Amino acid sequence: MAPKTGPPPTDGRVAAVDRTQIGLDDVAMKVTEEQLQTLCAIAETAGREIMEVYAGELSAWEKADASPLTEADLRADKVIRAGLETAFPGVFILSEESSSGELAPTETFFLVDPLDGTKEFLKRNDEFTVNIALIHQDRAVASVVLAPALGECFYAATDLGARKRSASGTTELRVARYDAGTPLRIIGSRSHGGEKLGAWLAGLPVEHSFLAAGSSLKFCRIAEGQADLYPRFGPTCQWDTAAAQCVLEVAGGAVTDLQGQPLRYGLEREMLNPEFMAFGDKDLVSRPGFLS
Ligand SMILES: Nc1ncnc2c1ncn2[C@@H]1O[C@H](COP(=O)(O)O)[C@@H](OP(=O)(O)O)[C@H]1O
Ligand SMILES: [Mg+2]
Repeated sequence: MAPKTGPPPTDGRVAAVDRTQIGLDDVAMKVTEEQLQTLCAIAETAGREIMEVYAGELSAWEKADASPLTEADLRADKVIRAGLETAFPGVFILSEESSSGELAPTETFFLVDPLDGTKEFLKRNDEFTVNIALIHQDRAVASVVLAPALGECFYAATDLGARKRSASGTTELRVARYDAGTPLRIIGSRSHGGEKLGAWLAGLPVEHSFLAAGSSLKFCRIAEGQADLYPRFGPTCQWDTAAAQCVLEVAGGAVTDLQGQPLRYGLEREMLNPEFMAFGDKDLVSRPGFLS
């Protein structure tokens, strides 16, 4: 991979919007099936941009926090912003790569990670995702997580259910119940494990297996019953988790901080999430030995 030279062409920021013009309440908390499919279509447009870049020689800039930024992140960000602005005019958008203006508390907004798992993208292991979440009153109420290289699209809305679409069709997502007679299937970061995860796994009171996966796909694997638990001790930001949390919650799971409180979202909040656990079987939340 060749490093990019010079600064990124833009950080994507646009002029602050006139907040009195934002018709936030015009977007109902309950999205329609059509609106949900629109979110999927916007993610798929971004997926096509990403796959065009993926097909060529890959290179990256280094961001201020030392994380990589590629042409694909920026191209995906641009088409997602354009798509959301057309379909949901006036709704504030906060993306990893851009924002609609100054951050101030607002009831309803979009949280976007145009390319989650940029490191996986650069390693060409296909485990990267496009993430779009609609936040209303601190919670992700509708979302899409698209893995363009895998051809898998996970989407959900609180009143519509959680589904996965792939070449083999569309299925309803449902988490698995943890069966104490079998090893607990843990899923964790491929690139951001850390010593704390190793120590926590060593102290886990039950037999377990460990599977590494990149990006927000980890939540989606739990949502489809292929894993039970995702412990995250390394840093993540609000846009990394919101869309996948919605998919997992609607599929019957939970995402909590280490005190057992659900992760919440807001422009007035810290962008860095607390450490968290994503559970398939919600009974595990109160089981001794999982949360500290
Ligand atoms: N030091 C740090 N600060 C904030 N977020 C970090 C971080 N290190 C990793 N992350 C987040 O972890 C994500 C990758 O997680 P994983 O290793 O589970 O795939 C990254 O997503 P991006 O690829 O979108 O930047 C990034 O947002
Ligand atoms: Mg990310």
